Amino acid sequence: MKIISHAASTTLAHHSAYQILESMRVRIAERLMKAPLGTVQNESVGKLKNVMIDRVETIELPLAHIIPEGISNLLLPICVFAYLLFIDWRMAFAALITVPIAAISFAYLMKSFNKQYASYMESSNHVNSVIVEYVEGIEVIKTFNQSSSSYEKFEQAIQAFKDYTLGWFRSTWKLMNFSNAVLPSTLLGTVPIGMYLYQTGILGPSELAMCFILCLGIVGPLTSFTLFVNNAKTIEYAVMEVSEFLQLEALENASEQVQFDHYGVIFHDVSFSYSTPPQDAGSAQNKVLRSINLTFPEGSFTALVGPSGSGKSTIAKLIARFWDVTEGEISIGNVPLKQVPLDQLANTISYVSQDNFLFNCSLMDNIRLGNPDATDEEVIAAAKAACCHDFIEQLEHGYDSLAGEVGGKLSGGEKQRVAIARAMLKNAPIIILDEATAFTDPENEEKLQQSIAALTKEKSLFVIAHRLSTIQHADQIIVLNYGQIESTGSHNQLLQTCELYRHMWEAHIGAKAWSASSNAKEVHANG
Ligand SMILES: Nc1ncnc2c1ncn2[C@@H]1O[C@H](COP(=O)(O)OP(=O)(O)OP(=O)(O)O)[C@@H](O)[C@H]1O
Repeated sequence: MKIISHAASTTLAHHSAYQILESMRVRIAERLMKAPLGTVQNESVGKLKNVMIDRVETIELPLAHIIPEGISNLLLPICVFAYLLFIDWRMAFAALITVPIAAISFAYLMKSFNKQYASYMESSNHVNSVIVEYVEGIEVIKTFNQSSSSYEKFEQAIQAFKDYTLGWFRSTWKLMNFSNAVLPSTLLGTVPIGMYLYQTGILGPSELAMCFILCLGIVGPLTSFTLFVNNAKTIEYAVMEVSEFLQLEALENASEQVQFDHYGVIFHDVSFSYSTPPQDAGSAQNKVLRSINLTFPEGSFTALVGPSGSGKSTIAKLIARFWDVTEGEISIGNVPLKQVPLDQLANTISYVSQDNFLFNCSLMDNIRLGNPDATDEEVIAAAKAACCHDFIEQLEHGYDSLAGEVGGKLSGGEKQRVAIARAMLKNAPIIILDEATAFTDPENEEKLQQSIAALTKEKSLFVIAHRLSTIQHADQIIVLNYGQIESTGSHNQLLQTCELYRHMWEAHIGAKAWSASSNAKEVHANG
């Protein structure tokens, strides 16, 4: 009977625990999807992994065991106490004589427990982040021959964690052992009182023996309750860290699909700051963009240029609504972005960034993400247009190659072209290319430019490029400087009117000439 009940309660408890874990992870993932993308990207991978996997996992053990074992550990002493009361109330209270002594020492231990546990969690989180950083940055560590100093940082974090844990243990073990030794020693109370009651004839020998046996079972289970204090803290911390993500502010999401008058984009007096506390966001020095007024007409090719850090990518991300603007308004086809449901916005815009993430599925499926309904032929046509068909064909498994396996073997340019193929397949009316062709070699660049021209025919194209030769035929070039518009015009107009653009162009032409002459020298030397 005991085995059956234990099996049933444990199965039930494990089932509920894993359901709670699953729902916590699903809710975090949902919240991450609803939060502004920029906010999510600002979180470190180490922290996200720590909370979603490790921290949530830590609560499985207490959840799965606290219910069946905790209940039996509580019920058993209550029943034993009641039975002892039934035999003789004095024996019942004598069995609890060690409880106040142990309670005092536990109370003393608990005085600093919260603070110690908080430091323990901080130290544990630090170790986690250092490990993830070490693994993520292994390429840089090796390149700059920093293995020993990075390993030192890694080792120091682990050592500090070990020292902290041992220090905490050392400071508590005497009192902890004392309490654990005293609490179950119920015979301290029951032997003298039991002997007295026996001698005075109040208890018979069988009752006395029964009391001695029962009192051994009253405090033992209670001691395991001390473990639950620790477990309860684990749950509290996991819930606290999970809530931080569950409370991420979600982007306002309109429910009604909207009708765009056209696919032109308008920035009306837009200012933006990355500062999260709203009181900091308004201050001028925190603003990355200041009073931007722009019009990207439908079906035209607009390029954004400017020095590094001038805010080009920020403008692109605001159109894709990675964040909401701090002041002003952005609209597409006369509809303010906030009124466009997020799924409709995602279908309206193709955003190809500098970081081209490939999922660990086949290259065919990676490209098909642009349009899940596309046939294999359509995927291959997009790959051809994006100049990635040839290198994919050369891979051992061609389009079936898993991106996770070949990802490390693909060059930056190849990954970028896969991302462009995805965007081609998506066929959205607004296309944003953020340095999307930056890694392309000269041989492929021309082909890719032609493909992009085909992709973007009659679409609103918005390109951020450092290589000005790729955007000199844009309908409109916007020069950005320190978060403000310096000038707007065609390539030729800007060469006449904008000093910053002229300098950038001269620097670009100079760099191109230098690159061409060094290539020529190389050819000459090889020849
Ligand atoms: N996620 C972020 N959180 C906080 N500040 C950011 C973030 N992204 C960019 N910034 C800051 O905003 C400013 C503009 O950055 P942005 O990436 O828009 O410039 P950019 O012109 O695209 O630069 P680059 O040409 O080097 O890519 C920079 O000062 C940058 O440090």
